[in-house]
Amino acid sequence: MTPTLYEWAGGVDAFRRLIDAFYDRVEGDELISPLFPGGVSEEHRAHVTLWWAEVFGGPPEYTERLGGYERMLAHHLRLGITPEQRRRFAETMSQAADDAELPDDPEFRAAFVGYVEWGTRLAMHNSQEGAEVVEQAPVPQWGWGVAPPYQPS
Ligand code: HEM
Repeated sequence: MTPTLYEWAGGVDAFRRLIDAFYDRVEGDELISPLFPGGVSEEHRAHVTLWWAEVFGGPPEYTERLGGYERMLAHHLRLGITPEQRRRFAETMSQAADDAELPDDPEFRAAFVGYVEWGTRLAMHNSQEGAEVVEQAPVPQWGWGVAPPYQPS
């Protein structure tokens, strides 16, 4: 059976490494750090790890313990994310995936950056003053798309 992206990445520990590597970079980034005055807290890192793990096929803890999509949405409203900040966020995620030594096969990385492009564009849209937003939705479930890993039978 095809593994989930969560399993392929290495489970929750791999996502925690990713998120730590990402926010360590964010804290030193002149474009994005102003959105996190005082740095990125342990709580924020832990919550965002659970979001990413759930999206990629891990346990639905962000939904069950933290409030799901509606909570994530509330955190982005009125942040006023600029296109430059969005692009930097997406580039930094790719760098963090290398830092955290996530699998670097083309199939995994294509699915990964696909989610990053999609998610950051939605976050930017939702963060604008007066934006029309989808107020309720499930946490998205991301998959391999058109290129699951080749597994000889
Ligand atoms: C794939 C795209 C993204 C995902 C999956 C994501 C995920 C999340 C989640 C789950 C939270 C809430 C954490 C909690 O429950 O405590 C959050 C908060 C936040 N996000 Fe994002 N985010 C994305 C894109 C962005 C972008 C592009 C920016 C800005 C450049 C951004 C800036 C923030 C900030 C500043 C907060 C904290 C706001 C606060 O403390 O009230 N996010 N994000």
